[in-house]
Amino acid sequence: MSRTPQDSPGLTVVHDAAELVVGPDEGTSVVVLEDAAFAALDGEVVAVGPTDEVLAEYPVADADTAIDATGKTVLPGFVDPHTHALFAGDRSDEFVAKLRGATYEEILADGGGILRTVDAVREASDEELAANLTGHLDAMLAHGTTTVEVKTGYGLDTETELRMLSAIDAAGSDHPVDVVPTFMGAHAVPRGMDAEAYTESVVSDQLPAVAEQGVAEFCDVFCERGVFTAEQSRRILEAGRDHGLTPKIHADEFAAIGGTDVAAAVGAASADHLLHTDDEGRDVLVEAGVTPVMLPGTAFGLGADYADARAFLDAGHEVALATDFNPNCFARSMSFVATLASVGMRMTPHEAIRGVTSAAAGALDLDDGTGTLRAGSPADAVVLDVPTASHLSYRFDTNPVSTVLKSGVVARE
Ligand SMILES: N=CN[C@@H](CCC(=O)O)C(=O)O
Ligand SMILES: [Zn+2]
Repeated sequence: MSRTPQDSPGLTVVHDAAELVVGPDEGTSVVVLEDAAFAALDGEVVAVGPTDEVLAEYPVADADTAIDATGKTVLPGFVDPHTHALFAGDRSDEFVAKLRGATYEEILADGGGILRTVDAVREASDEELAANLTGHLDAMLAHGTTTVEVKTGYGLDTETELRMLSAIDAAGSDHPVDVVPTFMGAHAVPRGMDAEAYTESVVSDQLPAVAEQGVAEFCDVFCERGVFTAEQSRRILEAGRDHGLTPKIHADEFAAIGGTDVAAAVGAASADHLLHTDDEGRDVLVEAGVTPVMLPGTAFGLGADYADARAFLDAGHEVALATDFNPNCFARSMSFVATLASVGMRMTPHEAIRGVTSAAAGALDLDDGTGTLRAGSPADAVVLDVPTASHLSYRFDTNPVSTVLKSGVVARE
């Protein structure tokens, strides 16, 4: 039975799972139970363990929602901590141009890429923007995502950045997926301005207006060769922090220009991409407690070398994973990200599961148990029609998700 999120979910029981992932272990992997169940009351997990023990306390007969997961695998709902999922227009022609040899940086420097999407977003109505995002949230939910971060950054002026935040708020408040909004006015330098003047306008004009609107939780910057320098990135993130926004940063995607030092200096929640991060950059992030977020879909789409996830994992540090869904990386499925993380970055399936659940929640500073299925966690869960958790990475043909629970309610089946 499916209820709307507004209803009181009562007792939810998911039982007889062949495997159930509880949450992180003491290393970089996850704790997996066999023949397991969990029970939730009003959207909060109250018991996890062997099916017979959970059902002795919370019988199926008493449940408002009961799911028989025999032969299936249950995971915490996926958390996607890095997306640019609110956009308009179509850049599939750039995909073809890249196949013919054009690079991402050349396309952006020529006024394409992000700047073309900015044109399309400025022309779109508020309703169109919110509807576009709703469609993408539907697709993400169908693939098991129950919490997603969405960035602005296709407005590049105060009015459109605020419109983007309103659209994120409108789509998110009307959808089962939890949406975490990030202000990213410093996503590119708009045509006709230089980076220094634009940095000043982000700090002096956009950020105060964003803070007054009160929707954004994080502030992000594209710290990159030809976009924003480390110094400009730091100024923007510090100003954002002064306005109550937690810093995040796009670092080392095409070149290492000091983004990891900035991340550490401003106390960023995460540093994302990290395709060109060396040992020193890695140590800087780890010592500062910045969560590394890797986006293997971006490397896959660009035909670039993958980030060095193993360097973090082998040193005992976890790695978060995200889709980076945007017009340059049309990927909404976290299970495909898990496959790319395993094949491209040699992450074990269990490390990848941690990457798309609890580690990803860490990249969003979520400390309420999101990304785990333990007593006290939100009852956000994915039932996969596969016999073991490792199949999340192993399979890359059809969507393995059979049911998605959000706060104990069936949100998708
Ligand atoms: N690299 C910067 N931003 C996005 C791409 C956005 C776009 O190309 O529209 C990213 O994280 O990959
Ligand atoms: Zn990004």
